[in-house]
Amino acid sequence: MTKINKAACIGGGVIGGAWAARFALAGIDVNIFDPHPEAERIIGEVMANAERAYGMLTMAPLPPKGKLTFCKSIEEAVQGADWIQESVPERLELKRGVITQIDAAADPQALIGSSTSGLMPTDLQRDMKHPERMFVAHPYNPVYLLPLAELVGGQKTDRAVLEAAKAKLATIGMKGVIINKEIEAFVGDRLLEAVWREGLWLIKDDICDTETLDDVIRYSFGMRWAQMGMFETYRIAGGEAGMRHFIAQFGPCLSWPWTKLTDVVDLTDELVDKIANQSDAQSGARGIRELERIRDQNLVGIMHALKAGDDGRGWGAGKLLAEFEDHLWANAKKPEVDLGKVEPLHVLDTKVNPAWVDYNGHMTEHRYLQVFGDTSDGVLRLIGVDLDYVRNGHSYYTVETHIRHLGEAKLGDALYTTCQILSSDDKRLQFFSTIYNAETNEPVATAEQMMLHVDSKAGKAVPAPGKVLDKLAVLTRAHAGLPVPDGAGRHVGQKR
Ligand SMILES: NC(=O)C1=CN([C@@H]2O[C@H](COP(=O)(O)OP(=O)(O)OC[C@H]3O[C@@H](n4cnc5c(N)ncnc54)[C@H](O)[C@@H]3O)[C@@H](O)[C@H]2O)C=CC1
Ligand SMILES: C[N+](C)(C)CC(=O)CC(=O)[O-]
Repeated sequence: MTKINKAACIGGGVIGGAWAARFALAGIDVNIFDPHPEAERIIGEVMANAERAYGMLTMAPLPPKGKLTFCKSIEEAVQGADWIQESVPERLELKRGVITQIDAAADPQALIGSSTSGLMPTDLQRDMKHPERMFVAHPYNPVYLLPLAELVGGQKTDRAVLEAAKAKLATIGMKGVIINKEIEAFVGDRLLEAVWREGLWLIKDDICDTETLDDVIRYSFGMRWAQMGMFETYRIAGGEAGMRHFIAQFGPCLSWPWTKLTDVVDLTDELVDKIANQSDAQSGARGIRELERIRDQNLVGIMHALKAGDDGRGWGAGKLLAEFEDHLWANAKKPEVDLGKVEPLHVLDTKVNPAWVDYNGHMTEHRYLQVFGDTSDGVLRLIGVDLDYVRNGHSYYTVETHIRHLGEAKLGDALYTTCQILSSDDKRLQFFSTIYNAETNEPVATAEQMMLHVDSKAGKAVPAPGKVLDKLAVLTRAHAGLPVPDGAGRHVGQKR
């Protein structure tokens, strides 16, 4: 079976805690073992930030959150788990001992991933009884948002296990990339090590300070890397002649050289003080959790931008997010809705998350349209217009929207939406949606919208097929028995 049924996290620090959050938010129960006296508090704080981030990341229906259970031993934690993730400190002897202990206590079929940043899986699996199910699953911080895990097998790892791990990771929104051969630090950390090493030299040699160095990255190639990586970016940098021209022009620089990479910086107390002091001056005014929240919000923004990339088809991590959302919709409990019932449809339950709030301290304008858009998507799914339908070349497009703002939605407010069909024919669908405050049941906003059924390839309105129209007719007939909602048919500036 592809999905992960129960997970265990051995080590719950920066990485183990964020793995636990990733599993739990995908609906998987997680057992945690970490001897740190404050492990529960620390993981609770990571979990809170992760939930905040997911609130911004997606409107797709996340499954009910998995349960976190804090265990007293490795043996207790691995019971019943089919994915065990080791994330203890980066020391070979410690990790090998922990992995051997996991192996002895776990179900022999359970997969065992190590978060190691650079140790060889062959070294880690040396003393295991069932080494074939052990591999490196190297994630990136924050694990609950950054979707990559490098999957690296050791000499005794079964290749099929890596494929199985990749398939299971997809169900929690992650991209497992199988690395061909084991090598210390795999791919990502070899690249990061090179940049970090050079950065240390630049600081030591007083070429720049930490803030300048970070600015050089984040205002330039850092943004490029998020969307195209290195080689695709450099292909473009070669102009029309492409990669061959790029190499011809910049290849010789490799031997000039533009780097001190082959030398190891001596991390003297003086250099550590210098870096730490510059880092304090750069970022010390904010606490770690606050920095994490800023980072998370920015990452979510980048993923949203990438989801809209390639003319809406999605690009890189954004395309993966869209695929994960498809998976969430496909696995969500289908609402049992009686289309013939004479009452507005209850469509969506959501809440105002931090990214939706503007400088006035309440939900900002375009988020209303997002909530109304998600509401109309929900209605369309009920009449059979789902993602498969759209992929097959037809859809409904919104051609007119009138939103009225009736109340304020503040940070954290629980909201729900309803929708009433006003009229429909074979091409048109006119409806009236309302956002309510879930606590007071007061309306916060309404939207009257018109949609047209389209052939999306031809880009023109066409009649919807009978199977959609039949369901729509039931709904429209039922809603014809309802009073016309207050505000329907209004235009801007009209007197009440
Ligand atoms: N911090 C990072 O940016 C990344 C770290 N990693 C890797 O993840 C692993 C963990 O690193 P971090 O989370 O950063 O370290 P950390 O120091 O934040 O967390 C390690 C946790 O392991 C616990 N621990 C120690 N001995 C243990 C034992 N015997 N059994 C269970 N728990 C034990 C500690 O109490 C601590 O909470 C390392 O292998 C590291 O290379 C991977 C990707 C990124
Ligand atoms: C610094 N590090 C080696 C622990 C970094 C990683 O392993 C990956 C990351 O998240 O940058």
